[in-house]
Amino acid sequence: MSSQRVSDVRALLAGRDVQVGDGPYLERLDPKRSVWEDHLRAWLDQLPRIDRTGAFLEAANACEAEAHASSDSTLRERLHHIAQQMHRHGFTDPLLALAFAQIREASRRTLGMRHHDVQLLAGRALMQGRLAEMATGEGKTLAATLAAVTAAITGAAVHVVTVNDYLAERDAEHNAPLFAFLDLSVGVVLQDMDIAKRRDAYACNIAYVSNKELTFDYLKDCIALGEASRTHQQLRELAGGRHAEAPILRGLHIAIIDEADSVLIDEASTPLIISETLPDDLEPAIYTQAIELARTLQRGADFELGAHRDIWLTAAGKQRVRELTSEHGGLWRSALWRDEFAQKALSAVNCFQRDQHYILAEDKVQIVDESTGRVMPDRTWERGLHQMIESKEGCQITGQRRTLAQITYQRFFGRYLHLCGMTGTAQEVAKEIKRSYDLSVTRIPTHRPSKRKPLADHLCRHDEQRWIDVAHRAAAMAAQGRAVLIGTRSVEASERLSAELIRNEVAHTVLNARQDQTEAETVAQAGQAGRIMVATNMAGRGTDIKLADAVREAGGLHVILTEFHESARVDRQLFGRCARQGDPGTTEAIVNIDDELFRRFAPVALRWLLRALAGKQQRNLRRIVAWIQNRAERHYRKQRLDTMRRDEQWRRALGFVGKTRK
Ligand SMILES: Nc1ncnc2c1ncn2[C@@H]1O[C@H](COP(=O)(O)OP(=O)(O)OP(=O)(O)O)[C@@H](O)[C@H]1O
Repeated sequence: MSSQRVSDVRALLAGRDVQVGDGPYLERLDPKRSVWEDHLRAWLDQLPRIDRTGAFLEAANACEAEAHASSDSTLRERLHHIAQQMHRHGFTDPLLALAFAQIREASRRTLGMRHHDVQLLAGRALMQGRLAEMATGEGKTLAATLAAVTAAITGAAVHVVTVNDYLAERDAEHNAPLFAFLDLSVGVVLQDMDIAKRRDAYACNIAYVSNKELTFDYLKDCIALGEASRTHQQLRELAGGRHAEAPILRGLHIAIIDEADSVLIDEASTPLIISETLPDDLEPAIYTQAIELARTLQRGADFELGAHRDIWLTAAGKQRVRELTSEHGGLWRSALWRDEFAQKALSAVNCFQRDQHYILAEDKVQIVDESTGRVMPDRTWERGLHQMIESKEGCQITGQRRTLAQITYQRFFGRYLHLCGMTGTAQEVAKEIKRSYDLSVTRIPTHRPSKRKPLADHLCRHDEQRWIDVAHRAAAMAAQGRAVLIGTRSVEASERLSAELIRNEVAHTVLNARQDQTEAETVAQAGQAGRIMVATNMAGRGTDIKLADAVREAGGLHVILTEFHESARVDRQLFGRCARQGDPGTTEAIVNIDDELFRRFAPVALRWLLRALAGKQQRNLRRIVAWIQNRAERHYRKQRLDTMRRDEQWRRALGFVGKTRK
């Protein structure tokens, strides 16, 4: 944590107001800052620090016996006293060790779980404002309680941020007895809650919330505060008017981000936008005409489709569009509009597929977030694309949307006084996280050595073959008394595989954006002997499959990956569902040579090599894939940097025309 942030947190703990700005974020964006400087900082960051972890653990363990012998009320009183010391001295090692010993004991009494030493190290890293890299299944949920309680007893508003509502609710419920024991209130913010309930949840000492809900609530506050400026409110109050409603959040003090690489990196490539629907002044017929037109255009002759979903009309294509729309009149007469409509319609038809990028629910187009596999009900695509897709699917056309407020995660999380996080997969993005959020990564050792065993992978020549092989393999594993988890990349793929399993009369359950109501129940059953669960990325992160003893003895959970992702981290998260907390488990990939990753990011020569390797068991496939994923990760990193730069340009431009940007 920078010295500025340390003093900010101290000031906060002492009850003083602190100025919250954009932190070092803008400085880090400075284009003049050289790449070498970044490398140097990252290198310096990795230099072995004076290792005080041993002494820290010794101190915490030394206090354990005393904590164990103390009454419930003594534990509480001691924590209260430690909080007062922290107000004066900050989160120093001796105070943290003492606090953690009490929390560990409280957890043992209430949850029946004693924090492992490595979890104490993770808690310490969090309180130092760092990102703790703990392998999957090592118990981040419990480790986070150390930091959450320590921060909360000092009076700070603690936000434990997770990637979705299911995890927010699950973790809050799981840890609630511990917080209640320590007289700390806990709230959870969920998508369908109204403003009053949200405000109540944030008013608690500790609030569990997904990154999206949290950021949108912050934007809502920004809009409300912008509309009723402080002086305006004061004038109203003096005139005896109604008090303006209190903000939803009670401050951006401390955020503990679980699955931090997903939140801070993967989801950071698009800004979060709050918008309002405008009455669409375009005739719905225009969208229908554009979609009809797009369906008649030929790829190669009329338009080109790039590797990264970019689409453009050729000269011949523009001419053809002109001819085909000559009788439509209206906006079709303008070359600019005509090409814009055609291009949007081509994207809608060729780049966005139902059950992959979106689903139809209640006759509405609902976007599916590929990295989490979940529906994003209130999200829409921008600049007419959403309406084009609605028209393509024969849904009612909704109005276009106008942006009211927007923010990137880089800017939002940069506003916290104390930011920290946890993840199982940070290595590849450690430099980027340091650069964008000033967070350094601390690697935490595992509690017990991992027993995860990768089996040989299989590269199929055809899509059809992949599903046949996966179904056979899953059935064979289930017959051995193992539990099987199969990860697919889209709703469509999960249903395609489910059909194959049904054809083979293999019992299984499906978890995807269309069948998400029974998520907790499905996951709870998934660790039983002979169970097969087919899931999208919904089961990729955070999901904890509890194994039956018989399954553990038969070899644990077997994970089958059916398509590699662009990000190796997402694959590792899926594999990380097995072999947790010292359990056994195996992983394997059964993929197709025409998968998106290979098509988009493998050079031609490598695709030839893959073709030659297809059809046989592969021991080295994951190495080749790692190289391709590295290329993909570079591409997306560049995209994220562009987003940050554009966001900054937009902010400056609005400042220039006299508007304030939230
Ligand atoms: N100290 C502990 N003692 C006993 N069990 C524990 C302890 N810590 C965690 N566990 C158990 O380990 C399992 C994994 O925990 P958890 O889901 O929090 O791991 P995780 O690190 O968050 O995993 P992922 O990276 O997949 O999100 C859970 O069943 C949890 O109850």
